[in-house]
Amino acid sequence: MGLLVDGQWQDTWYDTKSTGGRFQRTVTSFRRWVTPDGAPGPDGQDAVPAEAGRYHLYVSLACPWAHRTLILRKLKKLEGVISLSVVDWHMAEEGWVFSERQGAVPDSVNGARRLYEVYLKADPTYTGRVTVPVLWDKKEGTIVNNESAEILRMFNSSFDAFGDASVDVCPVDLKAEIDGVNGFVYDKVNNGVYKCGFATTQDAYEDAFHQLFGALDELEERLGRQRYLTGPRITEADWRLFTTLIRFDPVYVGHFKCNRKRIADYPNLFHYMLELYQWPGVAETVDFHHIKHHYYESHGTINPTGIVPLGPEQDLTQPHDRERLPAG
Ligand SMILES: N[C@@H](CCC(=O)N[C@@H](CS)C(=O)NCC(=O)O)C(=O)O
Repeated sequence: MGLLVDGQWQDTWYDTKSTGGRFQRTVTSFRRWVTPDGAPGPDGQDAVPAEAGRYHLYVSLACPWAHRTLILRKLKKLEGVISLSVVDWHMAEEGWVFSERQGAVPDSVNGARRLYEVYLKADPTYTGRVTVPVLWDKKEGTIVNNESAEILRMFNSSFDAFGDASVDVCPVDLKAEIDGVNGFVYDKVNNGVYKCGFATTQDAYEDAFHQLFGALDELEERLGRQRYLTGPRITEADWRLFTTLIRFDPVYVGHFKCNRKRIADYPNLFHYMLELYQWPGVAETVDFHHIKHHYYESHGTINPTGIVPLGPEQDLTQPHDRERLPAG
């Protein structure tokens, strides 16, 4: 685990001293956009045009943020359009690295051994964390964007000339509601589990813990009334919640001490998670070996022995009961 400072790699753990033991996620730095024709992005961002074969996605199968982009790439049938590299699950002194191990896919574009080399190609004096996902532009030889929320939006609407235009997980009429749900879920759940796990004071942990489970209680209640987070139609908001839910019982309950309840103890959240897991193509994007080994072996300050728990036993192919709620 480390970061780049003026282009130099430094092996350091997150600094929580200056924030009273609280984990704060840093702001992402590459924020250009891909649009269908290269016109500026939704907020006027500098953009490059969508083309088949031009872009490359770097992900980790362990990472919930990268996982969202992998799901959208799959749902939009962009696998032949946007090429892929998958880092090794073990993130150690050199950060994310490439390997030939099970599930990993080496860097066919830049031939990098470590992900930070890709960041340095884009900016030789880069200062900041070296995170996944990364969307790389092969034509300009640089990083377009490394913010998963934005990559999701680009995959949803910029590549329709090449992918499945009939899939739209962020329809205009639901966008305001999706953004609202995303804000809540991001702060309290997606990032909430990290705030629990990376807290270095009891107060910081307890705050995050109460907010996380308060939010899960609310989501449980909402999913008792409606099939998906924004109503009868599945949207981006659901896929963003899913990548945290699927990691919850195998990892966050134990490793991040998110243990008031398991997802399996929330009937609506659990069945909702099953439905999303069973959605065509999605199970193929879930790799529990990468997920479990990454967290338990990469965070030496949290789990110094590196022992990876064998449980829980879970059957994610069992029937779900979500057909009882209207969809469409
Ligand atoms: N805001 C980023 C966050 C991505 C992120 O934090 N990824 C983690 C993996 S789960 C990472 O690469 N961490 C490496 C580090 O912080 O050094 C996004 O959503 O794209």
